[in-house]
Amino acid sequence: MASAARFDPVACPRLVVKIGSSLLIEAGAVRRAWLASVVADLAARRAAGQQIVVVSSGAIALGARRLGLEKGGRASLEDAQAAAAVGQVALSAVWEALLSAAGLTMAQVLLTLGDLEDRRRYLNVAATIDRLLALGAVPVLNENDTVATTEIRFGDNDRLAARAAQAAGASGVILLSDVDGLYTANPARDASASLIPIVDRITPEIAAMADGGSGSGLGTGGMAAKIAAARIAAAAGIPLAIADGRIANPLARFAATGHGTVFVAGEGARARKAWLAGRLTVAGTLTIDAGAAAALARGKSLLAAGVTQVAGNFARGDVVAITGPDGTIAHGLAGYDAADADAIKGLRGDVQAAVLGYAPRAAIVHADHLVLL
Ligand SMILES: Nc1ncnc2c1ncn2[C@@H]1O[C@H](COP(=O)(O)OP(=O)(O)O)[C@@H](O)[C@H]1O
Ligand SMILES: N[C@@H](CCC(=O)OP(=O)(O)O)C(=O)O
Repeated sequence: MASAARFDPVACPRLVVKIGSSLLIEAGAVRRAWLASVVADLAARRAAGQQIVVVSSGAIALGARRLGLEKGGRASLEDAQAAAAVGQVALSAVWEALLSAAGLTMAQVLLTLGDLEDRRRYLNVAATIDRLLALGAVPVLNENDTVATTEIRFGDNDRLAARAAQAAGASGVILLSDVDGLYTANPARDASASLIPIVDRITPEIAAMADGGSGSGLGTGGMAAKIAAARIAAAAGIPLAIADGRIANPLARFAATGHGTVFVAGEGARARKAWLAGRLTVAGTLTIDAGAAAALARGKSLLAAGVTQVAGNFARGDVVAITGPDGTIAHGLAGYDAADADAIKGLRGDVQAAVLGYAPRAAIVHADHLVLL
């Protein structure tokens, strides 16, 4: 099959596998027999020398049942946080039992958005995952929902999986889902929708195919979150697949048939640029004129002369969004803090020193620290 040829989950040395709540949980309990079949797949991949990172949802749904919370624990943020605290223990216990029965050592890694957005913490997470894999453990990741607050949470594990894949230096991501791939429209509502095996580029038409939230009501992000994850992965040069998780041994099946949707990777961006492109939060925004936008498109640095507006309270080195007349076109590391950037906006280099009181830097965002989105 074409998709298998483009993304071979068997050949990929380091793979991230994400499992959604709707697959894992049924009537408030883990679908243990099914999960055992996934673990058998993971053990087979490990025996063949592949390193695996798991991203497992399910804490909120599991905890909600134990606490007797309505709406699967998603009625309020407080409920979700309490449910996650209770459910994560149960979730880990099941993973630990099944992985150890298969001769594998489980490592629990709970992450917040901030852990992957701050470069120093991101590098720390990367080093920890790397070490765990080198030691032969299977990292099982989830969002640390109990402490993550609305503004600083992923909310869906699809994007967490894509960001974690970057941090882990993975060469592929498989999102196991309650659907076998991306369809031209939500197949739950439109019987004539057809599966798209390969997505070369996430165009606005592709993005518009995702409809509504989670199909099952247990999950969070629905198809839109998976497309957002594919976008992050592609920018990092990592192919991402959505594959059918409703069947037993879903990884072995996907490896054998390639049935699903594969989002092929963009050109391999360098690690720093990939990290920049994948940032979900920024500390501020530089609005630029059409001339500067054209220069950026040609790979040039952003000069203060092209900046028309500075928003946010960022420090030098923070990630800022760069917005042209047609919307946000780039992310970059600010060469100045917000106050100095604001002071020199619109000014040519030769007059900046008088305003700043020190010799100006070559650019407000240097091309090496800038990535076009
Ligand atoms: N274009 C589409 N193609 C496939 N599924 C779609 C599409 N648009 C919306 N969906 C819905 O997204 C659901 C998958 O998201 P979700 O239930 O959150 O999965 P998971 O729990 O595996 O993360 C599908 O069951 C389907 O109802
Ligand atoms: N972190 C949450 C899951 C969030 C999530 O993405 O759920 P899903 O859409 O089912 O993959 C939990 O453990 O319940």
